[in-house]
Amino acid sequence: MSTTPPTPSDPATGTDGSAARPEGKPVPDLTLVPARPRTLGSRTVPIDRPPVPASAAWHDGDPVGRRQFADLGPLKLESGGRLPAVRLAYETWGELNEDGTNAVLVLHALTGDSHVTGEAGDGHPTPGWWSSMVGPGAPIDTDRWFVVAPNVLGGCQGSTGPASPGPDGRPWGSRFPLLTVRDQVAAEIRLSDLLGIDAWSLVIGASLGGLRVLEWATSAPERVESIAAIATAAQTSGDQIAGFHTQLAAIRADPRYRDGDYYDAADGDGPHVGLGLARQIAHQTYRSAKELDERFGRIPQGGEQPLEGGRFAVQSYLDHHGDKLSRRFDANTYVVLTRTMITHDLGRDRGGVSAALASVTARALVIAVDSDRLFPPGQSERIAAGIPEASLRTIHSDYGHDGFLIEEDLVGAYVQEFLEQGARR
Ligand SMILES: CC(=O)SCCNC(=O)CCNC(=O)[C@H](O)C(C)(C)COP(=O)(O)OP(=O)(O)OC[C@H]1O[C@@H](n2cnc3c(N)ncnc32)[C@H](O)[C@@H]1OP(=O)(O)O
Ligand SMILES: N[C@@H](CCO)C(=O)O
Repeated sequence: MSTTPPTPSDPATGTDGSAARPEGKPVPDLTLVPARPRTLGSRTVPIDRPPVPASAAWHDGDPVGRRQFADLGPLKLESGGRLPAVRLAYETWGELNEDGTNAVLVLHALTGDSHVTGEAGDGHPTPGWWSSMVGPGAPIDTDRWFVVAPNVLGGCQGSTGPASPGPDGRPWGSRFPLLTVRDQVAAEIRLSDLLGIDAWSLVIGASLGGLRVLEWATSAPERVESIAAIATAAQTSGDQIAGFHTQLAAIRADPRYRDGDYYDAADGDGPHVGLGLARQIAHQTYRSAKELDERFGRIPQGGEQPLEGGRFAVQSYLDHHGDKLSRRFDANTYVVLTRTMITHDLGRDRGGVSAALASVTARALVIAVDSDRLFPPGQSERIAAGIPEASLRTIHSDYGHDGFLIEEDLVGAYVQEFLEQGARR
């Protein structure tokens, strides 16, 4: 039976699953360049995918690229556990001035890494995830600021994580201890000590990076002059925990997960199906319903007939993102980092969230994306209302949570404005 795709509401949308996307709406009080237009092609993801490695984690001996490494010694963890040896991979741009007053710490989200800006290759699996935010003349201008970006503790791009060698030299796997956002920041504080940075002019990050930004401002207020917390929360909600839970269940249900001990599996195969499913569940929350409706609607994927078992374009799009992540990321790291988001509560043992936010002395820029259904704007409003010296900015975008990555121009304009305000004080 032939299918005639319904006409989507966006007249620029093609019928082959490719789509021209809506423009980001301009922010009313700033003159800004709108989000760059992109036309995205359709792609058919083969059902029988070529084999992927058991883990796409970075290992000693792989190309180092721009990474540097800091060995930070043992770390006692909030859960009562202990990591006997912590290493953080990090990258830097610009130069630290003589009095050490121009340092900016950039903290990545769930599947990011230290490679904030620059090309892919030479060991870096992806191009810089905030390339137009950081660099010479960029909002975080590396001619002026010394920028440091670590790969998070528990990560898989050079920092100590579940794919790293445990005390017996074998990968940690299921033995890797439970981490919290506080542990991640404790390691980053050690990195700051090692780099000789007493106080950061700015600590900035979004999503999981934003959770760490808030933790920095609360656990080390004397070392943070200002923060930018983007698309994030002071405490993850029941709805967020529910979404994270199903992602973890998808990974654990993959028989190749082997309870986390898959690195040296005899068949060399890892839980890429489960990881891909987790990414698909997550990716829907990264984008708005409006975008998925207008961009894909009910358009069949090119060459496929849904009434004959084929996919709609949006299904193919999610398949693609799931497949792509499973080729560049480690499933155990996904589990470890997702659990840090599940347990995130800035107010734990601090008299509650309000008391924790009230203790923040840093000047704060809080940015929300109005269509974010993962970290909804109400969570940013709560942060901004609770921090004594905070300003809230809301980006109008159809791209949802991923707006913090896609709307770099809008985020950049607010960050630049915030940095300039700080310099005038
Ligand atoms: C700090 C951090 O968060 S770092 C981590 C950031 N990086 C990521 O999250 C990596 C995953 N990437 C993404 O989520 C997104 O690409 C973003 C957020 C970085 C950018 O978003 P956008 O530019 O809007 O890209 P979009 O989500 O539309 O995806 C484009 C991809 O989907 C593919 N695609 C589009 N339509 C279809 C379709 N119908 N079927 C299959 N694939 C499709 C495109 O070919 C393109 O593939 P490619 O990335 O392999 O070249
Ligand atoms: N695309 C982002 C979303 C999570 O904030 C990531 O993968 O890290």
